[in-house]
Amino acid sequence: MPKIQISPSILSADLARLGDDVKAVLDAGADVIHFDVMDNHYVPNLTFGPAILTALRDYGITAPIDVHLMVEPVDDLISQFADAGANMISFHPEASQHVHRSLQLIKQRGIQAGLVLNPGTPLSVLDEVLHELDFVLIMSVNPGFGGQQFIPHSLDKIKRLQQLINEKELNCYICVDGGVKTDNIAEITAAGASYFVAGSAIFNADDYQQAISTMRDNAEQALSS
Ligand SMILES: O=C(CO)[C@H](O)[C@H](O)COP(=O)(O)O
Repeated sequence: MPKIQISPSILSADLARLGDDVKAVLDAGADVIHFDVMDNHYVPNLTFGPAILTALRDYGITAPIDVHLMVEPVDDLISQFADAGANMISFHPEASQHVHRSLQLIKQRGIQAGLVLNPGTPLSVLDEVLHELDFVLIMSVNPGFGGQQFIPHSLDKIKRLQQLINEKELNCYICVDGGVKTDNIAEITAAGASYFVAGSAIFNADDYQQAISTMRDNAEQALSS
């Protein structure tokens, strides 16, 4: 049975007290911190650079950090985020001229490598590189903003990806990002995902611990049924 992982997206954190809010979600049971990097070029929003990741490490955050690059180009920032202490790095295939080379840059640093598929990006972009990936991140909203609605067609895409991974007997796990909530995580798990990025559902909750444990319980129930 795959391990369920809950990864709060700092896009929805209280940015004026980011270090404390990250500590709070980790204390509440989060497995990984999802770090959204936006460049106002690949996506129409601007967020965090490697200096912020370094600041979190210096503040005592030792938990795994999952860097989602919504930038173009990617290679230079892969090296900078590797230096800053990322544990997972993913990027969008449209944003790299040489996808295989960019993946090698991540893997050479001993970091888990993933590709991110937008709602409009077909699974066929994975054909020649799926065997190189530790994970695939399925965007279930268009990237750029937190608080959007889950796109239902994503469920079918996750199922088809899981089938592909099974057919090829790969260890690659499926992550989902966008509109993940306590009331839809079970069906997303049943489709094949085991890693859940959630921003507003966690950081906007009154009780982080309750939000995370409800998500985990609902996902684990779906796995065992
Ligand atoms: O990558 C993202 C947007 O590009 C965010 O991680 C994502 O949308 C999470 O926010 P929410 O859970 O509120 O939908």
